[in-house]
Amino acid sequence: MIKVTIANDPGHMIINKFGLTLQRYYLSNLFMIIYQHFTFDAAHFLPHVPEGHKCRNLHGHTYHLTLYIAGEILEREGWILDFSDLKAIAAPVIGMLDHALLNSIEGLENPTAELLAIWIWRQIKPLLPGLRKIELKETPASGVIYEGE
Ligand SMILES: Nc1nc2c(c(=O)[nH]1)N=C([C@H](O)[C@H](O)COP(=O)(O)OP(=O)(O)OP(=O)(O)O)CN2
Ligand SMILES: [Zn+2]
Repeated sequence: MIKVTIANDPGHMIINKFGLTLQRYYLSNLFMIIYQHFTFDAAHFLPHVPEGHKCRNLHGHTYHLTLYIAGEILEREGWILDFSDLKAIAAPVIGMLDHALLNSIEGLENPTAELLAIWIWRQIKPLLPGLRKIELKETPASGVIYEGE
């Protein structure tokens, strides 16, 4: 049986695009994960790799980022979170990274995929409490999965 419950714990709060915290009804038996994929192009170099390592040189990647949001399906809307709201929440963060030199961003002086994933998590998690996992691909064949601290 599907039970309707009023969410009253912080994990089920939604911060909408206007920064308002909403308390919502949800279908308590229907837990799911939604995801949204983004790409951004950025330049970087890795200052701590050994002399002669190719990644010491300035170069660029088209990064592929996927955000996974866990939650229960809202009774009225029939979704966990509007994909449009998800995109709007992530857009300023993607905007900071797109066509940037990552090394020049505070906290990204050594922009490995691992440290970039942590940085992205710390930017987005406060805005999206349901954030469960991120995947960040630096090349078609390599990347990281981060599930938070
Ligand atoms: N664990 C990590 N290893 C490497 C990272 C990283 O962030 N975390 N980063 C790099 C470099 O950024 C490099 O640009 C990517 O390296 P690589 O996979 O070797 O890229 P290529 O596409 O050039 O690979 P080829 O197989 O040589 O074409 C390195 N390592
Ligand atoms: Zn690189």
